[in-house]
Amino acid sequence: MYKEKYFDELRKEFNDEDEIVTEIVNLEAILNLPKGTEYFVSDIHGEYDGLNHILKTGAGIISEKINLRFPDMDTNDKNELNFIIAYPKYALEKMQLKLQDDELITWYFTMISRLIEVMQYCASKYSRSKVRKSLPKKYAYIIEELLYVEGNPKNKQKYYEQIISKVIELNRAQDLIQSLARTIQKLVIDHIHIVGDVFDRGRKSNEVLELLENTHSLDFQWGNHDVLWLGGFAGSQACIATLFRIATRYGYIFDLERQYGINLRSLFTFADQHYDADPYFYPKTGNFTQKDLDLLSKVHQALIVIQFKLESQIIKRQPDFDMDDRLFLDQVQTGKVQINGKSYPLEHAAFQTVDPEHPDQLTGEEQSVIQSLSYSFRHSPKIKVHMNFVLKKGSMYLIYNNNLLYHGCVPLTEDGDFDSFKYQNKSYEGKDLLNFFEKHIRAAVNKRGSSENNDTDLMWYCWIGKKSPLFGRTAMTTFERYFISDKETHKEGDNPYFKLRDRLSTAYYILNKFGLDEHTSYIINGHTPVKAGKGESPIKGGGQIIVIDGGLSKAYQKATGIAGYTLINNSYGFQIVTHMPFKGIDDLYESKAQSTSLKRIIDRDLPRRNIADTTIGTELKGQIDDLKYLLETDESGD
Ligand SMILES: O=P(O)(O)OC[C@H]1O[C@](O)(COP(=O)(O)O)[C@@H](O)[C@@H]1O
Ligand SMILES: [Mn+2]
Repeated sequence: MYKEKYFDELRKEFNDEDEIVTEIVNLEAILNLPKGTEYFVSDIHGEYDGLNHILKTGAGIISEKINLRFPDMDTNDKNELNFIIAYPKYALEKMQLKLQDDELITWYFTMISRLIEVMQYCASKYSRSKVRKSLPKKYAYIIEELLYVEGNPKNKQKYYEQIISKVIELNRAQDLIQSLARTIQKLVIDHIHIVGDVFDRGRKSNEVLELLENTHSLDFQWGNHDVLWLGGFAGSQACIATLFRIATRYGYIFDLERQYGINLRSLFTFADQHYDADPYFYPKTGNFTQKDLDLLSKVHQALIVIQFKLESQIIKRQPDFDMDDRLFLDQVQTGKVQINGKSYPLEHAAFQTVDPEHPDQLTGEEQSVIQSLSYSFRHSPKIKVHMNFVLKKGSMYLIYNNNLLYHGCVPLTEDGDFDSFKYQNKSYEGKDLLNFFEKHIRAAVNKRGSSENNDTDLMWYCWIGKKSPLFGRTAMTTFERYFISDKETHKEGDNPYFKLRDRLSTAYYILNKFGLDEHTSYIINGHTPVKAGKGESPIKGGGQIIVIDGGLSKAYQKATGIAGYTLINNSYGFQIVTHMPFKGIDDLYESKAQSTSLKRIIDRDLPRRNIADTTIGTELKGQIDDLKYLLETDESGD
């Protein structure tokens, strides 16, 4: 019944049989084109500038295309072309200052011709209709004429030159150069996978979200930090306290106020009244006046205490979380805490709002502070748009083109079996565990309200719990890192997954259990910075697991030694991209660096993959079958 209705609707899209036949021919032709380029990036952590640069340069793909198209071109010219494609406006302004009018005209001519050639090269694997859709409307006709000039080469050259000269004469050269550059940027990456952790630590996650929202084709595997924000949006006060604490620690709480219209007044007034400024709690980054530094130190302490109180409440009402060993507030009055039978003195402790009788209860003022923050956050129109986007595009894991993508891990036991998480007398493991959390995350956001419930508690667990696939560590030692100087206590144990993922058998086991062919599929994993400086490789699991912590987070670049790895998958296979820290456009222009990215090819010798072998290909084949069915059952009788 439903199917018949669908076919009736489909039939209405075509005027006659010929149109259906044409569409089938088109779709079959598309199946035989090389598959589009997928790009994988994770752990962006609010670093808009770094991400924007990567996408503008097509993660190094553009410079590779230039090398292939112009093998004999001078290196400086190649660099110039690469730079113009990434930053056309900036490059044009520089050139206008540098060149005389007549030189400028020659330069425009050369650049437009070169850009068209690069574009031809990039567009060659797409259907004309797909290329047309990517062109800016106002220049679509001209660009198509230039891209597909036909006829005898001599006339062709003349026609071609004439179009470009006319564009220059009409003062449209700059505009056309910018349009060409942007179209090339769009063409080189067909689909983006965000393998988690867009939020926290960096100050521009709102700009990152806006950039992603304007990307033509994208999916998102949630990371622990993304679920922290989704949890806050769904009504978890513990998540709210934590994300604002992190914002204070990294010095961008004022940015959140400005970007999202968050009302910080009650938090600031409360913190100023109850805490003393302690330089230990100054933000790790940012330029502030002394007055602001002192204020932020107080705010930081207030949020830490509110966070721990709210977390203790969850731990007590959710015994299945098995986190009693994280209940420190019961002990703070003694000035010491016990960890694994050892006593540690507390330093920089400021627990004056903790009632010894009821250590996890918020004071009245703390309650209104967190309610006000939570209300502001949940009702910010921009937050709503961003969170709905993250929910809609995202999931706990994704199977795409026969690869398995997830941010953290699939929790394992020491023996390499799936470890289970028990909740309300039921056990979940492996794929079921990831599905279990996804169900509760969607439920929490969909029914979002002002109060906490099991779903929001489970979201908080996803952020911090030892069996959380997004976190995958034995404990988040935030308390120890703030208040205990002995670094031994700061260590966070990894789930056995992280050791076992060095083995091929682990990759095979997980891929198999997710219904994938272990020989041809890969696991793409984010979350843990790869310490390239110390020789760690992003390729694990006997070559079947690729760890691509984008490492964009500046705070972590010291540990990794680079700005991280991202990944490309084109019709020839996977290529790993190594990124150097992005120091801004001026630096790039001055240094004339070839590109900040290098590549290492993983499997060049595989046969070229066509769209027919992809997830989209499977959808297209389904469409072709439906159209064939229409032809077979055509009611018109002709
Ligand atoms: O260095 P910071 O920003 O204080 O955060 C450290 C905390 O962040 C975490 O690394 C989680 O964040 P990631 O998912 O980015 O690793 C915790 O394991 C750790 O306790
Ligand atoms: Mn993470």
